[in-house]
Amino acid sequence: MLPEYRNEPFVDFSVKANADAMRTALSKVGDELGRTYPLLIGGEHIELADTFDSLNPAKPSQVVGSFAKATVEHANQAVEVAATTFESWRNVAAEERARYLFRAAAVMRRRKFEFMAWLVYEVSKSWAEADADVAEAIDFMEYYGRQAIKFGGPQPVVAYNGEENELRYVPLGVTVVIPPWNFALAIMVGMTTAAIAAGNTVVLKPASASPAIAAQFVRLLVEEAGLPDGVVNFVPGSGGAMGDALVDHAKTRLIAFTGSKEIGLRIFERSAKLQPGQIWLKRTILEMGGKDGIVVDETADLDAAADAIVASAFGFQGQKCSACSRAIIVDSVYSTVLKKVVDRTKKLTMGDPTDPKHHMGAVVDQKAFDKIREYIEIGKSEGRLMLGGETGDGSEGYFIPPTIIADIAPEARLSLEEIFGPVLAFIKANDWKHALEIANNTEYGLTGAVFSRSRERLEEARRDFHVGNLYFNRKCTGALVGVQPFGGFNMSGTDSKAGGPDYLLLFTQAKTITDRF
Ligand SMILES: NC(=O)c1ccc[n+]([C@@H]2O[C@H](COP(=O)([O-])OP(=O)(O)OC[C@H]3O[C@@H](n4cnc5c(N)ncnc54)[C@H](O)[C@@H]3O)[C@@H](O)[C@H]2O)c1
Ligand SMILES: N[C@@H](CCC=O)C(=O)O
Repeated sequence: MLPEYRNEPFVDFSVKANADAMRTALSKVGDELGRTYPLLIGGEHIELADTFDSLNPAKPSQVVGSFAKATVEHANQAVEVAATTFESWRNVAAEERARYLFRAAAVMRRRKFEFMAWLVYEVSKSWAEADADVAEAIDFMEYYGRQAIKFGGPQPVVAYNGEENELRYVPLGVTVVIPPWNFALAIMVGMTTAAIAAGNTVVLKPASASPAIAAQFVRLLVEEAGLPDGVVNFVPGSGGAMGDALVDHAKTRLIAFTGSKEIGLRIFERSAKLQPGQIWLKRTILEMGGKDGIVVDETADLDAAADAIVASAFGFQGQKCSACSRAIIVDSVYSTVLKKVVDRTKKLTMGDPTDPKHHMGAVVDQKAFDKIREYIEIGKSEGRLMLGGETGDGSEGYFIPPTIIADIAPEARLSLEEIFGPVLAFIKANDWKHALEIANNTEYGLTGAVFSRSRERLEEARRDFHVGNLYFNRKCTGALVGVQPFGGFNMSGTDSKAGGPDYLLLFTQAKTITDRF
């Protein structure tokens, strides 16, 4: 019997055996860096002369892997193969589809330190952040496998004399999966396996900064979980160069995207345009950026609030869509909270994350490094620099220290624009009402948190703080699969609620069948 779904526990690295296992994995994966990876289309490995490199952000001279660079022709070929494979895969029973996910989850669980090590090298995650990413990936497979079984058979409808009526969820078709690099394993695995579990076939275009971890996962699915050829097709390449072709293809049925607002809107627009030969309206799942705030009022536990702000703002260098990039504090406790946050942040260490003593690694690449530095300069002109702000030139690693800028006005750029780095704006509110108003003043609506001991205010926030994931008296990052289904409002996307009870249905369409006797 299938055991009840449970979240994968986190690794306790203070246990020597676990720390040793992580060191062994880092050494093993370290020996595998720099290899070349082909495309995978219909089970065929395609090597190309044209490649691009994935680099270690903490040591940009270190190549994590070189990847065949798919062209528009490869993108089209992958969609065609996925369309052909769909004709058989869609008839595979839900239980059988789910078993591929359970097997993949079991293999990943056995090799979890190795997967963590890839994340440390490729996107500069600390050990704890890498562990959370791998645990979430395992959770997605366990959760969606069970959802596939749940929705695999006929669903209950109202009885009607003389007829047998049923409603079934049937798969959609070719799903183009376009993940971001930040939850390089979890989000890529979540979108890919939800599509497979629902009976769709996949063309996976990994993020250009994290193709190695995606290649490891595809290999696991195909070589260790035994997924049939063509169910998942792997086409690394430039999103700009071949992403449009995947989205535009007439046989693409669904696009599952997580990434920036800019690219999400582009996909939204392009996918709405009918292509010659296209006979459906393409469906899009678009999970986009955030500008997330933590509100603290004068009744709150200020130490707990400061701990949560630091964890939410600087975990994984602030590169989470859920990260707290705005601390909105009521006037009477503003200076106290600011001091507590600055003092705690000073204790964070930053450096090569292969060393577990570091809380923070590097930001993902030169582009991110340059963009964040620009925002720090903007912040300096908009507010008072309290901590950080100084960076090298990136040649020795894209390190940006945790940066706190106080006295940012609610309408300032630092308050409203997603930076996606370790930069925290402190914003002073006159009182609770004003704080809630500021919390809602961006175009996004992803996560938010409130620290208060006032039940009345928490209830007001429950009703009026307009975000997809709202937390009271805890940090605003770290949603767990099945526990806190994840997704945002407004420009944060289509609120698909990854890891939630309805998510898999987005990868299906419902068919009603009536048999009159
Ligand atoms: N809402 C969420 O659940 C969530 C989760 C994680 C990250 N994010 C957001 O993701 C962003 C960071 O990720 P990113 O830098 O990888 O985002 P991005 O938008 O730059 O890239 C996302 C993906 O889109 C691809 N892409 C680029 N151009 C394309 C095109 N023209 N057509 C198709 N695909 C194209 C990229 O190669 C990548 O795979 C942040 O804005 C963050 O908030 C959101
Ligand atoms: N689901 C993650 C955020 C994903 C985006 O980066 C969290 O809840 O922190």
